Amino acid sequence: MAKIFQVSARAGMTRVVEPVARGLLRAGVTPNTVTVVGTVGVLVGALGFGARGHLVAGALIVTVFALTDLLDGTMARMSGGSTRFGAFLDSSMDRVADSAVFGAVAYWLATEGNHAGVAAALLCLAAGGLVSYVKARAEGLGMTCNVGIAERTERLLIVGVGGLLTGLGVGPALPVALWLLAAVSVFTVGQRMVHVYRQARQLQPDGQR
Ligand SMILES: CCCCCCCC/C=C\CCCCCCCC(=O)OC[C@H](COP(=O)(O)O[C@@H]1[C@H](O)[C@H](OP(=O)(O)O)[C@@H](O)[C@H](O)[C@H]1O)OC(=O)CCCCCCC/C=C\CCCCCCCC
Ligand SMILES: Nc1ccn([C@@H]2O[C@H](COP(=O)(O)O)[C@@H](O)[C@H]2O)c(=O)n1
Ligand SMILES: [Mg+2]
Ligand SMILES: [Mg+2]
Repeated sequence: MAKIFQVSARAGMTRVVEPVARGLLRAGVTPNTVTVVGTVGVLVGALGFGARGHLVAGALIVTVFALTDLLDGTMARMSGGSTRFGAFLDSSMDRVADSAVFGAVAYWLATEGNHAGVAAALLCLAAGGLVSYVKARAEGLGMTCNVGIAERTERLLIVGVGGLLTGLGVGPALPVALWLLAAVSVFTVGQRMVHVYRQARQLQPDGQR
């Protein structure tokens, strides 16, 4: 389900992303520059605006710069191929950006005295990091791990909608979104562990389980 959403959302964005990617390449901008600038933009939106309670501005700025994550890979492919360092940089910067988003939300909820909300945000931070780590470790061991109901896009969308609604006056939306996200993130960690366990069993010779 999550995959179907991602694939169709991505296909819908292609018409916008490809001309922008072509223009940036023509202007001499590299994919790695887009990766870094996109991350800096998310940091500004999350830490500069979200953490200070400007939730609508924060969510909108984070959304714009998070979407540049679709641009860098497209540019890399258009300019004759992705690079190993580019793939490493892209994934690493995703973790920086995600940490800033959930750190900012936790900080703001702390200033509001919403301790339960802080706990939910920290759970999202830890579980979201684990979701990505499990995949990276599996891939490092030669397996695949492209499964799970709450991959990065879904996680950002859930916190984004929650942040936007709370910023627009629906007070409990963000804490509710965070508890929901914490639950689906923990579930996703489980899905990925099971997926890797099954692959590892198939790859391992009998008697070495
Ligand atoms: C303002 C909020 C209201 C909501 C409005 C939503 C508007 C958004 C408009 C449209 C949504 C379009 C969705 C785009 C769909 C993109 C689909 C896609 O293919 O995504 C994947 C892509 C690239 O991923 P990568 O392969 O480069 O990254 C991998 C990923 O990081 C893996 O992580 P894992 O899933 O395992 O955890 C890694 O494992 C892997 O290594 C790595 O390669 O894209 C993205 O990730 C782009 C996501 C863009 C989604 C933007 C939505 C942002 C919405 C709200 C954010 C607001 C945050 C709010 C902050 C609040 C502050 C107070
Ligand atoms: N600076 C970059 C960024 C990405 N890549 C390659 O693109 C893949 C990710 O594509 P997205 O469209 O999802 O961003 C990534 O795995 C790399 O192969 C790159 O080469 N340089
Ligand atoms: Mg990218
Ligand atoms: Mg990225």
